[in-house]
Amino acid sequence: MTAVGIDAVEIWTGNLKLDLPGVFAPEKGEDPEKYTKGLGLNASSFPDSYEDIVTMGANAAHRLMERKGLEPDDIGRIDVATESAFDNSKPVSTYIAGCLESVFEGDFHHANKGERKFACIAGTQSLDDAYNWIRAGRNRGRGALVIATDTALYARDDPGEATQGAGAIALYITEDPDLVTLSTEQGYGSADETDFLKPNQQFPSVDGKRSVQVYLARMREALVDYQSVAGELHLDDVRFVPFHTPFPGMVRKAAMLAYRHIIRDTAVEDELADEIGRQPRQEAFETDDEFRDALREYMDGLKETDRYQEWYAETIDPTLTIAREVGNWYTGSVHVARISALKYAVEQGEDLAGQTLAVGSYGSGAQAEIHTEIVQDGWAAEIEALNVDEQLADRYELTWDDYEEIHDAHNHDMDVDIEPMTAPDGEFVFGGWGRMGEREYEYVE
Ligand SMILES: CC(=O)CC(=O)SCCNC(=O)CCNC(=O)[C@H](O)C(C)(C)COP(=O)(O)OP(=O)(O)OC[C@H]1O[C@@H](n2cnc3c(N)ncnc32)[C@H](O)[C@@H]1OP(=O)(O)O
Repeated sequence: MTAVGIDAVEIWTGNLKLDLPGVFAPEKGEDPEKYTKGLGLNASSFPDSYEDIVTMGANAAHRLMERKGLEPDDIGRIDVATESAFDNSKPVSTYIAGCLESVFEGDFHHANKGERKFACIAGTQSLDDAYNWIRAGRNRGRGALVIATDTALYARDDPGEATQGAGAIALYITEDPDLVTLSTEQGYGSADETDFLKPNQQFPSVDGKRSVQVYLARMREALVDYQSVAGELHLDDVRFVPFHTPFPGMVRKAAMLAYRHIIRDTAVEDELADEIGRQPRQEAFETDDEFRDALREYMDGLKETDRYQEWYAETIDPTLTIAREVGNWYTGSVHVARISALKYAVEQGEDLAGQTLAVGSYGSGAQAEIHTEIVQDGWAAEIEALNVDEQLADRYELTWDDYEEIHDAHNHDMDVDIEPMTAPDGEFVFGGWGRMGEREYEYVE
């Protein structure tokens, strides 16, 4: 069976940066450590006034196509995943294809284009669609472009304002890929939940605390479901676990849950028993509350063990380095986590070829998905070609006044026009409105 997976990846951050402990926390009267230690965030990336989901997605795709020497004729499918769409009919992928056609020879008239929506998990679902299209033999030798692009903005003074972000990921999906192949096995945890939604509104309605619990519950179901088709996951068999990362503190909770689940009834649980006891089993307790208290106590102990801390430092922490600097990119977030982990491995001089990643995606509303990926021989060259450090360093640092201004400028209910804070350089920009209310774009050299 032909292996299918991600051949190349590119990343594009919004051009602005909000320092959370330094600028945001003091204005909110909060302890900066809520951000650095609690949520695990140093900064959020923001779009400048000429940036939106189309420009960021097109810029990521443009970089990817140029770097891989791709032409429109090589690409048979363009899917965009976003939860920040501005049109209920015309998909963002058509706008992005239009941008790309203005800088490449040829066109995308032959390409099937679409838009995927299921909160943050839509990026992974688009990856699935591309995988299935190729495995079904419908691709005529062409690859699929998957773009996850979002402006994760919340209403001013909403608790979610702490976890904003903006950026895009472009993925090129092919047979015999250079980066990773995807497992056919997948696990799902999916339920009708009301934790985070945008019923015809720009900024989300969020029950933040509940959304954290729903994330954990669905991720646990997805893990159980994955193991039911792929067999037990063993700690030693998985090198990195990139999770959907709305903020790194969320992943701290998800990782602990996954670790506890995976070590149950294994030699690891036995070896830790002298130090922290065995995991509580529901049947040993008369009430749910007693069981939950015992579980909490076990987790508190587990978190302090050297064994858990070493696993976390090696397997999870490397997936969080970019998220700490950019915040939540919704559909792109789990793909940012994958890049972070692979980038860490390049920096450590580690040879990852043949190693396994277990990828945990999540979307509010709610659904989690887990699959595994095998790192391919060409991975290091692909990751070394990224310029993410340069992009992060080049962002303009917002003052508090700038932040208020740019948030208003992106608020669809406000009519605020501001001067850009950065000068576009070799990128697509929003150029204004067309006669039917469509957005127009141009490429700035
Ligand atoms: C949105 C998606 O992308 C989909 C999802 O994943 S849903 C799951 C995630 N949900 C979201 O991202 C929703 C949007 N965000 C929010 O609603 C909120 O920002 C939030 C719920 C994440 C945080 O809410 P908050 O009330 O502002 O923060 P709060 O809970 O007080 O503090 C956050 C953490 O910092 C810790 N903290 C607070 N002050 C601290 C300090 N001075 N020092 C150290 N830690 C501190 C808190 O203890 C807490 O950690 P724990 O959860 O481990 O206890």
